[in-house]
Amino acid sequence: VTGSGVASPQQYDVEYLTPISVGTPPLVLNLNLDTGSSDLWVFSSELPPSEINGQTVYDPTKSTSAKKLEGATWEIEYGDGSSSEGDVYIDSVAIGDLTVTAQAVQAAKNVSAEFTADTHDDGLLGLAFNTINTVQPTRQKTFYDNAQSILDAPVFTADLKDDAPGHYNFGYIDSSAYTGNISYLPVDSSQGFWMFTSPGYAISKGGYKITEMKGIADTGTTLLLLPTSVVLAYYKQVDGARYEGTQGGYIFACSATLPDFVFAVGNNARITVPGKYINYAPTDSSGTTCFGGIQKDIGIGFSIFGDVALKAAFVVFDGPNQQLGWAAK
Ligand SMILES: O=C(CN1CCCCC1)Nc1ccc2c(c1)OCO2
Repeated sequence: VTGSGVASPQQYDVEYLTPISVGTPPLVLNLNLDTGSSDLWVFSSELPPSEINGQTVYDPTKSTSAKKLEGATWEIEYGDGSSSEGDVYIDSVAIGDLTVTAQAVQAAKNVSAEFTADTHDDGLLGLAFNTINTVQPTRQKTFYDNAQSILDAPVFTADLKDDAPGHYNFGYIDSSAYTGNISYLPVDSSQGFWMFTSPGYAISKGGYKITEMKGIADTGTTLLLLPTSVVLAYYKQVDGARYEGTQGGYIFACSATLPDFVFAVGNNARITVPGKYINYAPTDSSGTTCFGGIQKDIGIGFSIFGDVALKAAFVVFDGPNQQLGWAAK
């Protein structure tokens, strides 16, 4: 079996939403497929109305296939400080033609203001490793893990695009979606993430710099968060760029020319992030000053290859073989 879902960018490619069907009759929810977490949670009828602002809600009492997982609860806090919590139902979940009949669907009873404000996002579908699922007393499996036994191939791929719809595919590799070869790297899943090490980088005009960047492939994070030394080297090449504490990062004139950022995948493959992707968004309505798509990874403990980097590549996530494949496109 295989499945495919469209990944539609929200404004400024801040996140990508994919239609997923949940329950019987199928309710279509637009979820943020997040390779940086492992909970599948949805806005639900159990939320206080004040925390719902346009989202579609899952009502388990209206799904004939929903079964409450008695005694199970969950609570998650993300790196950006947002959070949600609730209880758990087992129900059917489908992405395209791929259906998992007994998927843990975590129904939200509370969500933080960031989620209430994100009116088009009906929840998250985690695609990291089961070890960081937050359901207690018994952690639950991800959609990808549950699908393993029926997938044609034990992989899923992310093909995110700049201001255009892309795809998440499950169970196959679409050879028309990338150019050249796919270079595979070993994954360190010990922290539950799709963690890999890039041996070096180059900045447009500059030469190749050997410096290990240990990071995670995280579709749920918007920006490319890198070691301070790399970020300093990058913005040294952007006239007028500066760190602005009140904005929480590097800013520059929206008219600035931004160099490409190239990161190594293994010793002889390269992914080029076009400078255009690193002019992330204006900091105010005047559109004079813009916020950088590359920022520091300070305090996280590793780098985060978020959407700014991922949309420059075709990425293969292979759990059983603990590897990540990267190709240009
Ligand atoms: O929190 C996230 C991604 N998260 C995915 C689920 C929705 C809410 C945003 N990324 C993130 C991860 C680490 C961070 C960070 C942001 O800011 C500083 O450190």
